[in-house]
Amino acid sequence: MSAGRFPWYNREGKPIEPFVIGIAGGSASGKTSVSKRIIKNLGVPWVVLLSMDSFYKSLTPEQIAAAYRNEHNFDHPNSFDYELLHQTLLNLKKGVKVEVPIYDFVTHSRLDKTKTVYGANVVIFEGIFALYDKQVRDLMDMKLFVDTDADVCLARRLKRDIAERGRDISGVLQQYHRFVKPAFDDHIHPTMRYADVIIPRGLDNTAAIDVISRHLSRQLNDRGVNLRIEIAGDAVSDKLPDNLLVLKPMPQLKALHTAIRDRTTSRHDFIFYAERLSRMVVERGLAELPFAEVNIETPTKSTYAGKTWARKVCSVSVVRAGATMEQGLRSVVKDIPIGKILIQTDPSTGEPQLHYCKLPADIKDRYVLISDAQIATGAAALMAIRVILDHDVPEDRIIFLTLIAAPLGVHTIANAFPAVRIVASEVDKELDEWLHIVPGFGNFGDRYFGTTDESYGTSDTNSDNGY
Ligand SMILES: Nc1ncnc2c1ncn2[C@@H]1O[C@H](COP(=O)(O)OP(=O)(O)O)[C@@H](O)[C@H]1O
Ligand SMILES: Nc1ccn([C@@H]2O[C@H](COP(=O)(O)O)[C@@H](O)[C@H]2O)c(=O)n1
Repeated sequence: MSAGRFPWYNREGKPIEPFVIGIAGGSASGKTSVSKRIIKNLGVPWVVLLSMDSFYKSLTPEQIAAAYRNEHNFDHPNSFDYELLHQTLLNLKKGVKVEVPIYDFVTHSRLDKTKTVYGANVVIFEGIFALYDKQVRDLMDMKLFVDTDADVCLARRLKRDIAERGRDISGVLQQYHRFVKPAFDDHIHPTMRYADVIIPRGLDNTAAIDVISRHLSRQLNDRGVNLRIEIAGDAVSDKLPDNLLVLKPMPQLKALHTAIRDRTTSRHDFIFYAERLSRMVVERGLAELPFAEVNIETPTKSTYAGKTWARKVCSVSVVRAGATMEQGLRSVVKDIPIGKILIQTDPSTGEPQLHYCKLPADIKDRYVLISDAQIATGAAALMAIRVILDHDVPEDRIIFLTLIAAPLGVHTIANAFPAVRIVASEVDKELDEWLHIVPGFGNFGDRYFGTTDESYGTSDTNSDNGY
C-alpha cells in the first residue's frame, strides 16, 4: 500500500468490490513475477498480492519428516485449504479485514504470526492451483494462466529452491520427477481451460502483460467513485435525521461555542474550551451505551438500585481533528482503548483517502465511539464508519461524536448508515462554496495543535469569562 485509498464504497455506504485476478501456472513458470509486473503497470495503490502457498494445510509430524526427505507431495490439489482460501478471498471481496497465514518453505509449516490485510482495490491471487477450485474461480473477475516451457521452469526452480527454499540439487530433482511434473500434467495444465487469457513465456511476454494491464486499468477506472462531489450536489432536507442527537441548548453551552468559534480566542483558551465541549459530547455519547441494573450497598448500609456499564467501549479518532477529543474521552472513560484512522483529502480530486488505520484488536466486541471535530459533507465520516464496519463492528454499535456538524453531512451519514448514532454539540447552518462549515470554527486541528494560520487570535481575551 503506497498511498491513500480512495473510497471503496458508494454513497449508500455499500462496498464496491475489488477486482480479483487469478493467476495459475506451473511451479516457477513466472506467476509471481507476472503478478508484480501487472501491479507495477497498474500503478494503483492498495493492491493485495495473495499467494496460494499461504494456504498449504498444516502437516502432521510424520508428514513434515517425509517432507524433509523430499517424499511429501506438495503438488496434490488436496494439499491446500480451499475453505480458508475461499473465505479469505470472500472477505477481501467484501472489504472485510483478513488474517493471511505466512508459510515457511524451509520448515514446511505456517508461522505463528499472520499478515493482516484490510481492503484492496485489486486482489491478485497466484498459485499452481489458483484455477482449480470452482468456488474460488467464481470469485475471480479475470483468470490468467502462465504457460512456460517445462525445462525453463525446472531450471528456475532449481536455482530458486536451492537459494531460497532450503533444498539441494538432488532433493529438487527427486521432488520434481516424483511429484511436480506429474501434478502439472494431471491437475494443473487441465485448469488452463478456465483461463480468460494464456500468457506464453510469462514475464518475457511483455506484449501480453501490457494488454492485460491496460484492460485492467480501464476496468478500474469504470469502478471509480466521486463521492464528495456527488454528495455536495445533494438537496438537503429541513428535517434533521432521527439518529442525530444534539446537546440540549443551554446558555453555558452557547458560551463554549462562542469561545471556540471566536477567531480572536487564543490557542490556550481554545484548547480549554474545546476539551470542555468534548467532555460534554462524550458524556452524551456514553448515555447511548447499554446499561445493566445493579444493586449496591452504600456506606449507610442501605441498598441503592443503580446501573452499571454493560458493554465494553473503545474509541477511534479520525486524525487529526478527531485526536483533539482524545483528552476529553480519556478524562471520562477510564483506560479507553483509542484507535486511529488517518483520512486526508486528495488535493486534486477533493475525495477522502485512507492513509492509515490502527484499531483496537478486539474492536468487534466493543461499542465504538468515532471522534472527529466536525462533519461537513460527511465524506470523511462515511469512510471512517466504513472502515469500522469492515472490521466486523455492527452498525448499531457505532456512535459518531462530533463538535459541530453541517446538515448535509448528517443526512449523508444517516442515508448510508441509519443505525449509526451521531452526537453533535451544535448543528451549523450550511456549507460554503468551498464546502467549509458556516459559521463554523475554522480549521479545528490547526487551532488546537498550534499550526494555525496567522489570522487566528493570540490574545487571552476570553480567559476571564467566568469558567
Ligand atoms: N522471465 C524470467 N527471466 C528470468 N528469470 C525469471 C523470469 N521469470 C521468473 N524468473 C525467476 O524464476 C523464479 C520463479 O519465478 P516466479 O515468478 O517466482 O514463479 P512462480 O511464482 O510461478 O513460482 C524466480 O526466481 C524469478 O525471479
Ligand atoms: N513446503 C513446501 C511447499 C511447497 N513446495 C513446492 O512449491 C511449489 C509451489 O510454489 P511456486 O511458488 O513454485 O508456485 C510446489 O510445486 C511445491 O512442490 C515445496 O517445495 N515445499
